[in-house]
Amino acid sequence: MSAGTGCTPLARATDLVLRYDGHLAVDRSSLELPAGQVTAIIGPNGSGKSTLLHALAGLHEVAAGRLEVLGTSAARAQSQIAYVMQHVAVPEGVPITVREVVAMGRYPTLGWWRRPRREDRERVRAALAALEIEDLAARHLGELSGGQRQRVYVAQALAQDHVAIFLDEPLTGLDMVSARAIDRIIHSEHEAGHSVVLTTHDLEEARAADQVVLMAGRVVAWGRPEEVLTPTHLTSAYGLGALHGDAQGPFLDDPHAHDPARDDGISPGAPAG
Ligand SMILES: Nc1ncnc2c1ncn2[C@@H]1O[C@H](COP(=O)(O)OP(=O)(O)OP(=O)(O)O)[C@@H](O)[C@H]1O
Repeated sequence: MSAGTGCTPLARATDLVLRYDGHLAVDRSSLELPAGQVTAIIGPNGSGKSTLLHALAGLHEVAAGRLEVLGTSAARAQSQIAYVMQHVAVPEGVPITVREVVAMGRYPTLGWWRRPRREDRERVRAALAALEIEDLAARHLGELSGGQRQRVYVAQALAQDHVAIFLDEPLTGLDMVSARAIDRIIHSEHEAGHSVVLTTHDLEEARAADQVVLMAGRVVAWGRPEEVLTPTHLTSAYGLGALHGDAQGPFLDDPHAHDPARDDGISPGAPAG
């Protein structure tokens, strides 16, 4: 069986609450995400997508409720997760090359002297090749465009030992070529049996995922796309504007959308209450 699959879910949350100091970011939410699948977290701006992803990556403290990742606490699971953040904190002013940034993905497995072994160099080479950025390897990170940098950060994540990869809005603002390169990685990670969790504003991207989590300050619904992306749930998350296509996309004008008359509003994965 490939890594990341099996009975242990990728994540299980029970009445999870996430805060920033006094500010409530995600209200009581429960969900279960199977391992080895692609999960898309979708919702309006400020709905808690990045905060939830951060918490799943063990980088945001749980204010209340329970959160288990890969059968343990999110903090303990952290070393098995490669995380590509929306705003990466790699210092862009210092003259660090693309190869060095990607090689940082190997740091957790290197010894005290951080001397790369042949296997480490091979992993860096393979990650550069997978994102088709070998020609950028000697360039300084600070000289690259936003889309090129995004590919570098995904390559860094790939170079890391991991069973799950988390991507915060990986395709936002990318041209077709960069978007396709990252899309290919999502598929190859899935094929390798790794869990992929990404945040997105794109309904089509969410529909293409195995699992969807719909957010609006809490988890509105979770489960398979056809159970979650219903007119009832989308209206609940985005407001009535979604009906007329003036939210973040003409969701309900989609001929493939469910017939509201057949939608009881209760997804198998919809949280109770
Ligand atoms: N560093 C922070 N300090 C305080 N509040 C924050 C911080 N980051 C996010 N928030 C708040 O937490 C809530 C959830 O934000 P979050 O960034 O998770 O939403 P999001 O769905 O990812 O948004 P977007 O689609 O705009 O990226 C929002 O109300 C936001 O204002």
